[in-house]
Amino acid sequence: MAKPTVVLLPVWGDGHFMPMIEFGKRLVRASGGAMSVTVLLMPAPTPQAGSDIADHVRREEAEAAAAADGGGGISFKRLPAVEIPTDHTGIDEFISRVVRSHVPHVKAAIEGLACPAKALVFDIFCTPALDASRDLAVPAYVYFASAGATLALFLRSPAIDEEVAGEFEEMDGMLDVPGLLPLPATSLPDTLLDRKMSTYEWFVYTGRRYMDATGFIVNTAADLEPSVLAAIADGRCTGGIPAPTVYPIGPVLALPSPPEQPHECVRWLDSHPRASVLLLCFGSKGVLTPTMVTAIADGLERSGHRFLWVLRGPPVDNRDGARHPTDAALDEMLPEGFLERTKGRGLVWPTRAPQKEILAHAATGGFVTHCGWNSILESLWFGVPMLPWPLAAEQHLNAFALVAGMGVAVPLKVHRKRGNFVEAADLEQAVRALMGGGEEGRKAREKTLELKAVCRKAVEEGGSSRSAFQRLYEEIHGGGAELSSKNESVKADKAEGHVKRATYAH
Ligand SMILES: COc1cc(-c2[o+]c3cc(O)cc([O-])c3cc2O[C@@H]2O[C@H](CO)[C@H](O)[C@H](O)[C@H]2O)cc(OC)c1O
Ligand SMILES: O=c1ccn([C@@H]2O[C@H](COP(=O)(O)OP(=O)(O)O)[C@@H](O)[C@H]2O)c(=O)[nH]1
Repeated sequence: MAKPTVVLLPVWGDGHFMPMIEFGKRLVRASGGAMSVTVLLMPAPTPQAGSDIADHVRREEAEAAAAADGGGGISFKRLPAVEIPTDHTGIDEFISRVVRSHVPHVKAAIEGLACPAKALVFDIFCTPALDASRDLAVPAYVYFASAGATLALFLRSPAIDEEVAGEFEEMDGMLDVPGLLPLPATSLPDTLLDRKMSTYEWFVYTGRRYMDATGFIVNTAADLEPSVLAAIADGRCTGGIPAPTVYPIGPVLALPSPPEQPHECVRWLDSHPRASVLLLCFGSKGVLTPTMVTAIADGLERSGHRFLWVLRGPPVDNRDGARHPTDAALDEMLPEGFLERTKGRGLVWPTRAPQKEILAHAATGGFVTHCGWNSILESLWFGVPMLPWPLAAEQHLNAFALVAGMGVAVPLKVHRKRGNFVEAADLEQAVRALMGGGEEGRKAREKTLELKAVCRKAVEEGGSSRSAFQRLYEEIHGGGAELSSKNESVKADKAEGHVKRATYAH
């Protein structure tokens, strides 16, 4: 009989696709080849996203083909194209509409598999795929590539929606998300800031539908976010109703061995003292406005510190609501004379850089990050304290957790109402605080080293993430997973109709 398979449904985007593939590879390894992984590929919506995914898939297929067992572990199945929405209000609505159109294809693909599907694991945007899992009676897990804090907010959002009248930004006081410090509305994801937008409805709908999942596989570690994970487990984020089990299995980081010939950025770092260089990198979609670029250049120049700045050019393809950067024309983007004046102590890199290798380098001593969760985990993994400059999505919430919760970052004043602008003087001051040897930077560095140890311990033999992964694997492999609808009666009894049936137009 064909070996059973776990079906993955990732979305495109670096911070989403690769962590999920990495998780799939771990499942295959854990099963010793007794289980396979089938990745369902939704066609990417833009040529750039398409070519990124095609590159990843080619690499994985080549690796699988070269494997000793002939590569039966991980395979990719392409789903048919669907109509791409052009009238969406942003990336979250765009993705959820695309996924909704794919539900019949997901169902048909699972039904057409030559081997039994043990579980369906889907991205945070793929909630509509819960319908396919229910119809086919296959347990469904959410692969949550962001922080436990964001998961708590999703789960709490249906109740907050009822508790707070008017826009969150206009309310007095803070929001209560159990397990987190009182949360200012200014730290909420963009999606929640305008109730009139359909993306707001999407967020609350998602939070509600998550209760129908079998479990959450979260790229975090139990000791990295202990209080929020405990609050979810105790049902405190869901009004006393038990939430699906959380499996904190992280940090899941793809850490390939460094290339034989080090990247130019890494070679440049070789010539600088230990912990002296500040990295600035804004993720795979980080695009800065011309005024931001000028402010950064001024702030860095005035700070006098060493820096490696990954600066990308304006996007060309915006069809999916995300902003995919291009290679930067540095002479056109930077203030005149900046490169000459900072020569020797600064490098501006105009295209994608090997962020993990840079963070791993001893010369890197600080990181101005857009607060994508993968970047945060990578920074902690290599023990590099941060300056948070959130730009979109849930990044403001991550920034809040970094500064107020974990203490691994020095705050940076980001003007959210001015398009996340930072004044040059504020950047200069924050860079000095982080890199200049003062008390604030020292504390953040010390705390970062503590959490570096926590991250590494979690994934060691016997560590909490290893154990969580093992429990998850046994549940999936042993067939002990509850179907998503199995909890329904308990939830309905407890909620006495409080949990509304989820309906959402997209
Ligand atoms: C897949 O492509 C994109 C995803 C996001 C995005 O949007 C988003 C919106 C929310 O209301 C809540 C979220 O949690 C959320 C998350 C999210 O993806 C996260 O992206 C972060 C960086 O942007 C980081 O990588 C996290 O790890 C992801 O989980 C947004 C986006 O463009 C702005 C995308 O293209
Ligand atoms: O120039 C770059 C920009 C990004 N990344 C990697 O892309 C991922 C970005 O994920 P994150 O969640 O931080 O943010 P997103 O790109 O999804 O906004 C991380 O693994 C980074 O190391 C990289 O290697 N080089």
